[in-house]
Amino acid sequence: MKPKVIVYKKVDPKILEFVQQTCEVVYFEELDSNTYPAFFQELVNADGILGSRLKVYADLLDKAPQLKIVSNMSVGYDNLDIAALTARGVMATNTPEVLNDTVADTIMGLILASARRIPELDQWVRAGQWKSELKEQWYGVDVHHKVLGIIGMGGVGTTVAKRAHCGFDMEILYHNRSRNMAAEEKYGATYCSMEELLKNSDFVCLLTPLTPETENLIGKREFGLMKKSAIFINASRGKTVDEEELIKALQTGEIAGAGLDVFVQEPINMDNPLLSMKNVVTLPHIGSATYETRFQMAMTAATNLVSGLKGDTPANLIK
Ligand SMILES: NC(=O)C1=CN([C@@H]2O[C@H](COP(=O)(O)OP(=O)(O)OC[C@H]3O[C@@H](n4cnc5c(N)ncnc54)[C@H](OP(=O)(O)O)[C@@H]3O)[C@@H](O)[C@H]2O)C=CC1
Ligand SMILES: O=CC(=O)O
Repeated sequence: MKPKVIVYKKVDPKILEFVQQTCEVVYFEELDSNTYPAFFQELVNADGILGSRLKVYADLLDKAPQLKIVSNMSVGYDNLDIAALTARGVMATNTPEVLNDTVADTIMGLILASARRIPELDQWVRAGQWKSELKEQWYGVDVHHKVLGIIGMGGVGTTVAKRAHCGFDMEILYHNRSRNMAAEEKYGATYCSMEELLKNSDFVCLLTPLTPETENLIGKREFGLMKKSAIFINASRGKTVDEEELIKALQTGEIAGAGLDVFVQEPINMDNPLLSMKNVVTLPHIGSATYETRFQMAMTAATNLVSGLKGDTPANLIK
């Protein structure tokens, strides 16, 4: 008998066909109040699940006694309680590497859009304000030859460093718990303390996973250490930053601007003060959202799922 899996995210039909070769598939394009009851019914005898962002904690695992593998279609896995999964012998996998280039492109987009005020000027042109020669008040700041500080120099961080160093002649500072020799050798990145990075960077880019150690990693003290001209970029997770302190730092001019792909509350509340700030560029958590990369992520997640259910060790097993 084929193992039963639940795919709870919209994926290309080719991904479903691939999984159906070895598994019986129950498919939900998305989970919402309409689909949750059926999802939980199916979960009772599911061997695997594939999707992203569903919180898989002990309470959900109690409802899934047969579960053998949780295949996350994202590189971040802060939605999974790895200790609870391990205690029950359930494998967990993610999708690293395949999204590095696309996410790095998004981050360069945020850096350029914030520094050169692209969304703000786009609105200005559309509003019919372009009536004479551009005045100094609309100038931006350069990106090239500036200092980029990357906190979390892993797969995505290194790919950002490549673009920034090779394409924009930027000087790269980085902070991790351990050294990344490849980034140092290939992109001239300099390892430094968090404090040194914050004091010396023109752009501070946060790219750590969300863990108990990184929750609110950047707060009042850290914004206080940044240059007043610094632009803060966050594409990790909303909760790695104390969002209240970010708002204050932007309101008081402690920092100059921000480019944000992630927020504490997603989708963002419309009364979030960040949405009314002209010096903030916002995106709806679209770091990896291109057709090509989402297909590759889905295929990686499907391959992990099938391989785990066949009794092999999945390529991206989270240890
Ligand atoms: N906005 C989006 O759409 C996307 C968001 N992401 C987010 O970005 C994160 C990073 O992705 P990726 O680069 O692939 O992951 P990696 O695991 O390759 O890199 C994470 C880096 O963070 C560092 N790190 C971890 N903990 C700490 C800490 N406490 N202090 C300082 N550095 C730390 C690690 O180094 P070390 O272990 O040496 O400390 C590592 O270099 C994901 O977990 C996800 O949350 C990723 C893709 C898309
Ligand atoms: O946020 C996206 C991810 O892949 O992690």
